[in-house]
Amino acid sequence: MNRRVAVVGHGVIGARVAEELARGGVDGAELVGIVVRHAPDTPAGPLLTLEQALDAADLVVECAGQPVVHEIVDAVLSRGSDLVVTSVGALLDDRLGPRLGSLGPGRLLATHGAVGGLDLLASAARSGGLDTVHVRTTKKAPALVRDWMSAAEAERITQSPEPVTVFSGGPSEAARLFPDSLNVVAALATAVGSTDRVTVELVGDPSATRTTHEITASGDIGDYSFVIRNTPSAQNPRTSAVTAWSVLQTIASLTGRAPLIA
Ligand SMILES: NC(=O)C1=CN([C@@H]2O[C@H](COP(=O)(O)OP(=O)(O)OC[C@H]3O[C@@H](n4cnc5c(N)ncnc54)[C@H](OP(=O)(O)O)[C@@H]3O)[C@@H](O)[C@H]2O)C=CC1
Ligand SMILES: O=C([O-])CC(=O)C(=O)O
Repeated sequence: MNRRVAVVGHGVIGARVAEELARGGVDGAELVGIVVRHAPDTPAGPLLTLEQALDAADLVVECAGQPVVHEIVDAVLSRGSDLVVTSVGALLDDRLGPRLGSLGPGRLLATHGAVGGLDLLASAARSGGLDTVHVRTTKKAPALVRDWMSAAEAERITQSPEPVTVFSGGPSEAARLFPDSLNVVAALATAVGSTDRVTVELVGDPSATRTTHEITASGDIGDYSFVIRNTPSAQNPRTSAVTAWSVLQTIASLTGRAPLIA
């Protein structure tokens, strides 16, 4: 099946996804246009309103942030189009999480994004055999400062010569407090089907040159450990450069020419 794809957002991830689709980089997927707030200088495809995108596309790809997921999810899925979300943290929000089972007829899919191993962890969780799942994310310290932090907290994060723990808690709070930095946690919690068993630690490291996601999980079925060291995007140090390619892989998995491993 050929997919007609509209991309929402034209930042670091959206622009790369749209450019690759426009050059035919994903077999069986064609870019019909992009939905933006502000017109970019060199858009990868025709600019569309969401309504126009829904007329033209059967697959919408969100690359614009958690608020946008809430804005578009009902319109896309009720039209029967599929929605791939990059801002996976939105799935843990009370506005969306409890409704996931009743949305449609379009399908909602979350990309694995900046991490991997979720297929195996989902399999282990399916067996009922995972007791604990932990993710420790380390990013360059200044990228973790947020507007809601006190000046003292911002200073603690940016001035420390050593790595500092910026957050420790559960996935829902992580996705709410760091909506553009901990979507991977929501993807992990969604894969294992639990927010209760997942714990999160976010670390700011002044000397980090890579973004590190250390995922460990354990139970009767086995012990698992994945260490992912991503190169941050040069344009947006909060985002790992591989994420756009993960979104493209997720799109590829929805085409008639899906990769043998997706
Ligand atoms: N799952 C994962 O592993 C990861 C997920 N993410 C998620 O992906 C999102 C995008 O990341 P990234 O590309 O690096 O971020 P950027 O800030 O580079 O780009 C975000 C883009 O979204 C646009 N946008 C915001 N609101 C709207 C709207 N209402 N309609 C259309 N466009 C809009 C912005 O436009 P404008 O220029 O007008 O502000 C901007 O161009 C992040 O916010 C995060 O939620 C990021 C990294 C990893
Ligand atoms: O890009 C990353 O490494 C992770 C990230 O920002 C997110 O999960 O939102």
